[in-house]
Amino acid sequence: MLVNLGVVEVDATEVTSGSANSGLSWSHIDKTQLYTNGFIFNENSTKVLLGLKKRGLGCGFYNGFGGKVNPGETPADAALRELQEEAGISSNLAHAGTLLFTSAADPKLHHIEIYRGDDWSGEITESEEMRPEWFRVPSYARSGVIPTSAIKEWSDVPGEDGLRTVPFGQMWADDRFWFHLLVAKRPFIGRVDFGEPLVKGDLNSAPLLKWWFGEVNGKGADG
Ligand SMILES: Nc1nc2c([nH]c(=O)n2[C@H]2C[C@H](O)[C@@H](COP(=O)(O)OP(=O)(O)OP(=O)(O)O)O2)c(=O)[nH]1
Repeated sequence: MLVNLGVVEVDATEVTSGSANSGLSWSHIDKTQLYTNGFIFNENSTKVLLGLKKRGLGCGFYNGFGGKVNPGETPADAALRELQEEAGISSNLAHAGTLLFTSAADPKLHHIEIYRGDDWSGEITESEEMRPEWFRVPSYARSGVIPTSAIKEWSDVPGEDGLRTVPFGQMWADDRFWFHLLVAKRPFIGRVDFGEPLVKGDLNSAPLLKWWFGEVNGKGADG
């Protein structure tokens, strides 16, 4: 299926799409800023390392480790640098997906190349930007889009393994649409447009206006 995401056309298998207002078109894009985001898993993807963002965009959310791609860097270089800066570790990262998003508060396109690693070296260390924590990947995060019931029923109490399950209610609102593809190593692409923040100046309070995520069989960001 060929789908127009406003800035690119992709040939993908539809996984999920939606709109707060049917018929809504993608918002107009003038500028693009490239970012990375890297998620580290244990050997069989039963655990994922997330960081609590302590400042800036997405402050208060749990996320993979990442940030802006500097001039002259490839996304893969930037992903490794950010992982080192924010969590103190290195990994054999592989490209996992591409996420395009806009927000009414900041209309430039955020183009995020998402990576995953199945190993790491070095000591996982809290940084000024991120507080790392291992989370258990629940079975529902392997089978499809994260159900809203699971988000509502999420418990802050660690299980017998000492871990809490992935806190989708404290992550970017679109992550629940593609996280299962990241876990399953199925390459994906998607776009999401966020609306005006409900709390002025607080990007984290912006509602989802329109989204589309699909599985692709294409190549990663660096070829
Ligand atoms: N999982 C997920 N991550 C997102 C979304 N939107 C979004 O910007 N991110 C990521 C991309 C980046 O990794 C991070 C924002 O980057 P940042 O706040 O660290 O960027 P920054 O300008 O501080 O850059 P830097 O100083 O770290 O280079 O949030 C989203 O919808 N889902």
